[in-house]
Amino acid sequence: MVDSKVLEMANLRKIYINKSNVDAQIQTILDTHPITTPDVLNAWLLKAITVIDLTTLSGDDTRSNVFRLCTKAANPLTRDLIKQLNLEKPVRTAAVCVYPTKVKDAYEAIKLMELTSEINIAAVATGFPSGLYPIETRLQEIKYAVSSGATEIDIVLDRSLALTGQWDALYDEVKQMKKACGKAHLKVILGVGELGTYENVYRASMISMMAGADFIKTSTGKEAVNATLPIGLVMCRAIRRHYQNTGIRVGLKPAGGIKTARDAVNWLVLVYTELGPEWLTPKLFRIGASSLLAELVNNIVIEKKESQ
Ligand SMILES: O=C[C@H](O)COP(=O)(O)O
Repeated sequence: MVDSKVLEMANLRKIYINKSNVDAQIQTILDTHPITTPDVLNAWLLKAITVIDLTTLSGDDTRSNVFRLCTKAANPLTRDLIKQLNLEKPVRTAAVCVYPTKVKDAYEAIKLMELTSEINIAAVATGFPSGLYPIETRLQEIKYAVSSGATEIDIVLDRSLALTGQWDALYDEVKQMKKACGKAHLKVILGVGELGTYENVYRASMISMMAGADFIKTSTGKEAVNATLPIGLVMCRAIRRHYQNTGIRVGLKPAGGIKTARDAVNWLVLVYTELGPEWLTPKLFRIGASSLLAELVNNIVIEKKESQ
């Protein structure tokens, strides 16, 4: 019997993507959902807040700033704003995202607030951000982060394997990483800014999903080029193709350089248009960002009620 993975790999080597065509489609997609009223804008902004992986990945991260991050993730809106918006249930970010050695701090902070069932803890792992470390230590990192309390692992692909066409080796590595995650969800960071071509982005997306990724993520936030909408479109098409092939829905996580309310809404519109409303939940869509949250909150519009 012919192995379907072998066939898919062979097809992937042959694909061609018309870059100018992809770039040109973005504006058309964004035009499909204009923001017409403050209520519509608020709905997009609140949705964006609930899908954030609130991130701190700095060399000077400490226990106290991880605690502050978790507090922000749990209560991003002021009491006043919650009242004015008439919200029935609390709004929280989907997860916090930290380095492996900071997972324990995040876990303690979230446990203290009794929110372990509401806020996920993601850890970047596997030699973040380059991925250029021995596979043994990369697997150990995953296990360490999971045993410290991480519920999601954001691994980085070894881009050198992609750039030299070693797709089978890349597949094998991701498979091993998936296994090391155990019950934790696996997010695969492609490092799109270092993959060279749209074709490589598509191939890396497909191979990561075939190897068991629960999410594919654009970037580490440390590359020169991070999350761009045309690359996002290529990844959405790969996710759609994988769903058609297998019936499995894989999530998308743009990350890196997403800083404005406009950026966030554009990503939501892209995913809504390309993958459908069922993808716009924290289960299937996240935005990885360190400085976006305050922008989203500040852009929520409160309309003044006319006095009777
Ligand atoms: O995974 C998340 C990214 O590292 C965050 O990037 P950012 O600091 O540009 O928002």
